[in-house]
Amino acid sequence: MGHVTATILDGKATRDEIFEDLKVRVSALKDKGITPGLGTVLVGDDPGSAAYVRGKHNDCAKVGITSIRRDLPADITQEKLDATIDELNANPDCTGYIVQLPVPKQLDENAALERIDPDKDADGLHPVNLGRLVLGKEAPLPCTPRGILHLLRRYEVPIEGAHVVVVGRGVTVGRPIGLLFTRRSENATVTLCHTRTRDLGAEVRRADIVIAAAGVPGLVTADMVKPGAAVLDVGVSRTEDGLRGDVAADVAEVAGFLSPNPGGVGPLTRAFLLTNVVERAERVAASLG
Ligand SMILES: NC(=O)C1=CN([C@@H]2O[C@H](COP(=O)(O)OP(=O)(O)OC[C@H]3O[C@@H](n4cnc5c(N)ncnc54)[C@H](OP(=O)(O)O)[C@@H]3O)[C@@H](O)[C@H]2O)C=CC1
Ligand SMILES: Nc1nc(=O)c2c([nH]1)NC[C@@H]1CN(c3ccc(C(=O)N[C@@H](CCC(=O)O)C(=O)O)cc3)C=[N+]21
Ligand SMILES: [Mg+2]
Repeated sequence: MGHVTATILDGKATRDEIFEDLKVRVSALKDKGITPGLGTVLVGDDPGSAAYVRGKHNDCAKVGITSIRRDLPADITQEKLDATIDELNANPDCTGYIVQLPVPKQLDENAALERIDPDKDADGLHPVNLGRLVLGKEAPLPCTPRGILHLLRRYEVPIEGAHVVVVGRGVTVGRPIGLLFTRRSENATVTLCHTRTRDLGAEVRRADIVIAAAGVPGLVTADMVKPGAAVLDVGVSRTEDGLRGDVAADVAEVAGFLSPNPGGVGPLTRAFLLTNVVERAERVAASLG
């Protein structure tokens, strides 16, 4: 590989800073008699999904959040999944929770997401919370988009007035990051690209900030990147050579800032999942006076 010019946006170091802050806040909540709890619902035995869920519970242990695991067999019925969601909605130990995606084909993913109590939606992906984001009302924010914004601010990458090109319009990353970047608090100009985009290279070349969230290994190549641009590699693919991001290695020779994969946005996705849980616990504590 050639000469790396990009400043690396270090997701692990930034995650550690967030965890230090969360530890203090969790300990203050415990002093008031409130212990935040994160629930996970994992359906089936996909090794990748199981590893993500394990990672989330390891993170909980680091900051003092209680872990609540609901692991269900792959062949479960919708009724059983619904019953698990209802139980977590009612469970006072569970401050917030997620249903790990994807779920097996016989299950209705959107029906499951809609059944989550919007106040307990740690992913920020419930339709009510996405609606609140559109309307500019306070709500739990989607974790990966929040992680992306935090990383850019942490390294002082200019956002106001910047042209952001997002590759992907998926519900977890591309669509909500467009909503965040165009808020009056961010003021970026956003282009969302997808499989029907006529000339992806031409779009990406105009970008000051590139968010690669398609899940296609090496999709964003050095020739598509404006020298000095910030490039964030978010997409993940499982290939024969292991996990691969969406950004080709030689982009590090052209970009001004690079969020690598692994070691970039992934750890922050998990940090903001815990942040959403702590924020809800703080709201509950405030309402108790
Ligand atoms: N690192 C992290 O923390 C996280 C990473 N991820 C990863 O981010 C990626 C995006 O996830 P999600 O938001 O759920 O999106 P989806 O996986 O649901 O959708 C992928 C999007 O990428 C677009 N796309 C696919 N191929 C191309 C291509 N060749 N050119 C242009 N666009 C393309 C699709 O276009 P179309 O709509 O036309 O099909 C679609 O909009 C996934 O790889 C996921 O695993 C997700 C969450 C967290
Ligand atoms: N309801 C739901 N919410 C999600 O947020 C969600 C989901 N389902 N399904 C799958 C995707 C993918 N995703 C990742 C989270 C962390 C890393 C991560 O931490 N990655 C590390 C490497 C792995 C590790 O260190 O364990 C890194 O990038 O450095 C990656 C990917 C969340 N997703
Ligand atoms: Mg998806």
